[in-house]
Amino acid sequence: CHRLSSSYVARMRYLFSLKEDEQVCRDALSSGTFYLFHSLRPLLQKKHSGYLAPKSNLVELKEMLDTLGGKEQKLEDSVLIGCSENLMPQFALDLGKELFLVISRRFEKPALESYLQGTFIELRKALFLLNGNVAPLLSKAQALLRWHDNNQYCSKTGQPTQKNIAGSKRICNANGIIYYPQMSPVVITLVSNGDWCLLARQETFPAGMYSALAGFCDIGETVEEAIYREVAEEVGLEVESLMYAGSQHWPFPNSSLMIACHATVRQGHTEINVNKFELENARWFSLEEVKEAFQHKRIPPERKDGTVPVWIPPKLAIARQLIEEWVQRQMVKESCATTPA
Ligand SMILES: NC(=O)C1=CN([C@@H]2O[C@H](COP(=O)(O)OP(=O)(O)OC[C@H]3O[C@@H](n4cnc5c(N)ncnc54)[C@H](OP(=O)(O)O)[C@@H]3O)[C@@H](O)[C@H]2O)C=CC1
Ligand SMILES: [Mg+2]
Repeated sequence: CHRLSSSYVARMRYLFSLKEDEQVCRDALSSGTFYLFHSLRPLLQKKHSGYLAPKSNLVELKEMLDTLGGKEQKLEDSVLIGCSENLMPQFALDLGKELFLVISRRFEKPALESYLQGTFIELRKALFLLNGNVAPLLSKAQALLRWHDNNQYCSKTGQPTQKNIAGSKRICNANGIIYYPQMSPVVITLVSNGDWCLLARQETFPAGMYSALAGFCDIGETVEEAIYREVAEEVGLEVESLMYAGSQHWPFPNSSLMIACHATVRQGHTEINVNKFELENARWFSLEEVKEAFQHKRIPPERKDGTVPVWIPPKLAIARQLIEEWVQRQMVKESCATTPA
């Protein structure tokens, strides 16, 4: 076959074959690497340079199953999550599923952690401890493992579903319906009006945290329609223009696809009317206030009057990207305004 134009294309073609050809994927299990989870918590190891997510191979997993009394065919509970630059297939395996626990109490978290010399940590915490590109891979792995765990039965026939080797789908044994892992599309919008941007908070947010407006798309809705609706619903404003800014897989509480946009509203109609069923508060923030909010990392200490200073979600969240882009734009505007002609 002709040389594929790039190694990226070769990687994507190999990933495709892993998902579509059961034998190719079965063979890949013996050459691939495995990220381990326990009840959806990824395994992390603390090294002098910080935390890392260790990778196991099939031989090590088989040794572990022998030692702890698990059964080898459970390795087929693994799901394909990617393929490294050097074409190494990457899998994820949850050892905390009740199937393992029934086989051997030695698959309980503490026993496994001492055997594997690591700790199974809540994903939200783990993402703060890790850097680089392993965080999105672990988010994707957890989302896929959760999806399989929640879709053991066909929602039409009630019969058990079977995953394919790669875990890219589940099939109903009774009537052949194919289920594919789902993400819920969520629009996240930073509304700005000249020198002001609109930030909001829900009661459930940590004290002091403000973010951009977000909302799940309703079925059949376009991204644009969801943004118009969510902004009208949450703060009573009418969006006039939109600009796509990026997207992000967000695994909390389930798998969401965040679609981020900047928006402006109809001039002269900027009076916010907060929908108290959805939000605790929403208001316009000046550049100075946003820059001040950026100074705080996590929840800042309470002031004497009991209020908590405003802070913005960390870099992990695409809301931060939107707000930083707005700040950048404002600062360029300011520097142009002060630069003599
Ligand atoms: N990464 C980031 O930067 C940010 C991510 N987010 C995420 O975006 C998501 C949406 O934000 P949020 O403001 O809560 O959303 P919404 O404004 O849509 O309000 C949440 C409501 O949406 C409904 N809902 C819940 N799950 C779904 C679903 N899967 N499909 C359709 N509707 C659903 C529920 O309504 P009902 O009660 O009627 O069922 C829920 O009360 C959240 O999961 C949040 O974690 C939010 C802000 C920043
Ligand atoms: Mg919302």
